[in-house]
Amino acid sequence: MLSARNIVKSYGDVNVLKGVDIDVYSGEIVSIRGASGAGKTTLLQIMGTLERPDSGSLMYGDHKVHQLRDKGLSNFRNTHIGFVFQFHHLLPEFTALENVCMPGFIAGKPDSEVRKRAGELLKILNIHHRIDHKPNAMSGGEQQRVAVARALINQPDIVFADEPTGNLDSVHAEEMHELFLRLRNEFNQSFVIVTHNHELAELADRKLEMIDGKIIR
Ligand SMILES: Nc1ncnc2c1ncn2[C@@H]1O[C@H](COP(=O)(O)OP(=O)(O)OP(=O)(O)O)[C@@H](O)[C@H]1O
Repeated sequence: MLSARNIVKSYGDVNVLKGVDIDVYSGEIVSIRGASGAGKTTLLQIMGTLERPDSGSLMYGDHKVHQLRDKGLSNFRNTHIGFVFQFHHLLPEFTALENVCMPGFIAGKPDSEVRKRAGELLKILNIHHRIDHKPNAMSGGEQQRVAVARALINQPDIVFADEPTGNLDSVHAEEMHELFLRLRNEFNQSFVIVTHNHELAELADRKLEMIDGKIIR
């Protein structure tokens, strides 16, 4: 599904990624652990096409994503990739439903189709009773589930999650773990998750560790 080869990235004279190879297969959860500054977020952002590598290749199936120009890249990102961050980044002035719909509208999908799928996702994620609530009227765990629904609206190939439970208490973090597993089991959804959370890292199908700009296992 995703194949990255020899990814190199520097910021100024800091060599953050020193030739990373990584593959992600359909329907698997991959976790990435490592010390602060090892380059995890940078790698996630490059795999998610939010950043460009200095060199190396990034393929999604047959798509040579590293060759796309800015417009093509943002179109690709919007339709193939989902993101969940530590802080949910929901838009405060919009309801849960509207937040979930947003990437679908941006992708130019028909309104009714997007709203229908958003409603279904909110049901699956057990948050349907909050459909008309704005983010500040929901708990942290609820907001993060809305953020997961938003990440899934365009049926992405892969969801990239950067410390998705970093801002949650242990009960809500546990709920989030179960949710990732359920989405993998029922919908064959692939996830790449950067996390310091031991339990979350352990439930992955493949557990990778980064040290100093390289994946060591
Ligand atoms: N936009 C940027 N400009 C300059 N330096 C950056 C930038 N982004 C990251 N870095 C540097 O790259 C290195 C790796 O950062 P990165 O965020 O990828 O690490 P990380 O493993 O995710 O760390 P953490 O666990 O603390 O989030 C750090 O030294 C960081 O300061």
